[in-house]
Amino acid sequence: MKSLGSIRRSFAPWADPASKPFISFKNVTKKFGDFTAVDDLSLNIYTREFFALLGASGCGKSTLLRMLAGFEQPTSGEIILDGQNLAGIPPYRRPVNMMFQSYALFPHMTVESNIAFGLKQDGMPKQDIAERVAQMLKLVKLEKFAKRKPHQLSGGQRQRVALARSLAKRPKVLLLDEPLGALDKKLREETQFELMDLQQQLGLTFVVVTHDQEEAMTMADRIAVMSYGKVVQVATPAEIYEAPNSRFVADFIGDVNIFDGTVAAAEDGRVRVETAGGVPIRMASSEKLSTGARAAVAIRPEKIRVTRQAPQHAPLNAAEGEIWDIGYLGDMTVFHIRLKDGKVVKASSLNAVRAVEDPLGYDQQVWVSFGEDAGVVLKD
Ligand SMILES: Nc1ncnc2c1ncn2[C@@H]1O[C@H](COP(=O)(O)OP(=O)(O)OP(=O)(O)O)[C@@H](O)[C@H]1O
Repeated sequence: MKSLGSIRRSFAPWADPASKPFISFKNVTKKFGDFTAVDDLSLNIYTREFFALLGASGCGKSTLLRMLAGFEQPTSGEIILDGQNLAGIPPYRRPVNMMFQSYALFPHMTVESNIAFGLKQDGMPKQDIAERVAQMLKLVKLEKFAKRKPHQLSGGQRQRVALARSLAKRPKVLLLDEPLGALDKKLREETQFELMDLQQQLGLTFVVVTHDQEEAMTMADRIAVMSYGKVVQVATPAEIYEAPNSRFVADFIGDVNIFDGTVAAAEDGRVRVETAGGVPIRMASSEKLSTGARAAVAIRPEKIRVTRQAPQHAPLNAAEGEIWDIGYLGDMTVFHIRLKDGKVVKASSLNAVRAVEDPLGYDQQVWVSFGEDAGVVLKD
């Protein structure tokens, strides 16, 4: 998915004990009355990182961003940016800029005046403003639109003006609150890649708030998954997807099958789980689990095979069922398979070949199966 993947692959300052974080939240709590919006949260973000805060509505992600911008003060804890404690520093004196979902462009001003606005307020000399505005217009590819008013632009173009305006002051950190929320799906996807390119070119640190997991997965170097004011997991998109640290994260990101059960044996990096539905599962796992403990096995639909014949390893990591539902999505097909105990398992397969000679059909008896490294074992 990531076009810049090959360049970015070696970018992992968080994995290097020698690198110093650029932004640190240290035990930050924010209360509104007796309501705790952010709860004793600690988090490090590194220079040039594209960092995403992801979570359901109300989990506290915007509050966290607003505290970094200086629009809210933490009730307790510290926020450090580039070695400086931000306590008491007003928003306009912080080296951060925030871009809002609504873009907040001035409707009566042209594109170039919108971009120039903050620079004028800062008292930048006229000639320098003109140069900077031209540079910004070029960056967001809107040179031809300089004299237009916001209402004469498309949603995507307005979004780029807002971006140019937030970047004009050369903030060290750009904070983006649902930056692509107003765009339709296609434009949103294109703009995601534009944003990533811009961030790379300018070498900035981006912190983006989103509730759209695909957006976070596509753009971010790392994602913090939040729930009720706490960070549940911070990791790269691939780690979050392939190795969620909890049932919450597994469930929140993408589609997943969860098999609940009890640990029957755990040794040599493998765990055997007797599931409630009677499917015996053996899974590679580095988790420390004791026999008899409750556990859940999470397996993504694309890791589940659907076959007419029982696999050789059956009944281990395999179960018989019936095709209950078929969703044809063009690029892939999703099967819902009802196992004998009534549990419905989701399996997906890529439609890499155009015509299927003998496709699986409704009500057909099939086997679902998976390998020992297809999923993760989660402590309950
Ligand atoms: N000024 C305020 N006064 C009281 N409660 C607030 C205030 N600002 C936020 N909250 C509450 O704090 C919680 C977190 O809000 P926040 O805006 O950070 O959530 P969010 O994760 O960004 O959600 P969304 O995706 O809906 O914007 C919410 O329950 C919200 O109602």
